[in-house]
Amino acid sequence: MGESFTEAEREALYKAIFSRRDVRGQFRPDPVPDDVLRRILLAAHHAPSVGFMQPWNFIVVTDPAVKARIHADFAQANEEAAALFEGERRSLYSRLKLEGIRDAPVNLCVTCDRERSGPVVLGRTHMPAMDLYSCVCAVQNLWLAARAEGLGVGWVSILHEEALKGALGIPDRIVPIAYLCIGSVSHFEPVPELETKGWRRRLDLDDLVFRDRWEQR
Ligand SMILES: Cc1cc2c(cc1C)N(C[C@H](O)[C@H](O)[C@H](O)COP(=O)(O)O)c1[nH]c(=O)[nH]c(=O)c1N2
Repeated sequence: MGESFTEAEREALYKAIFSRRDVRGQFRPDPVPDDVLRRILLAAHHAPSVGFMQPWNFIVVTDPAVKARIHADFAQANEEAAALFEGERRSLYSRLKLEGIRDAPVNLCVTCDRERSGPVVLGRTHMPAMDLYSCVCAVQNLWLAARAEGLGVGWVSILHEEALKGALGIPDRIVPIAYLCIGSVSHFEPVPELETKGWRRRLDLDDLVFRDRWEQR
């Protein structure tokens, strides 16, 4: 592989980053080809990980019965979540579509095995959450690779962790990191849906960057 990117390659990378969306409502039913699924999983598997721990597993879910069970838990968790908002905010929340569990042909649970490489992990001793963050890096790699493959991905975290573990037979010591809905889509929205629907806007980058010290600009 060449060491530097051509201009076109660089542009392609930024295109994937800026046009990636969280997809909940635009899934098409056609199956994800095995070779494409394999490529995006391979992209996830090439994520950085603390101490090269590679603490992830990937549970590919296509069984409608399993999806239905997880969707039922979503419905319950989503009601609980809606109740935490008041008035206009609650009715806006209730109108948002926040999952594509049954619509997406593939669901994927990314998990973290915190004991994968023994009790002492290079780089994790003083910051123990680093293995969890490594799995999130894998999710992001997959999300960008999926975008380049023309596949939409939606992250669903409105779930009870124990219910998810029960539905997928995940052992106690394994932590579910992400539950993702994956499939081809009718289109990608140009901006996040939470922005279009008036929930929240993108912050100004300049307000978030400090120099040398917290809040110093
Ligand atoms: C860890 C985590 C967890 C969730 C999300 C994201 C992440 C990173 N997002 C998607 C989130 O709403 C979305 O990323 C932002 O609104 C920004 O939109 P784009 O991803 O740029 O389209 C998300 N979306 C949703 O509809 N239901 C959900 O449960 C979640 N959960």
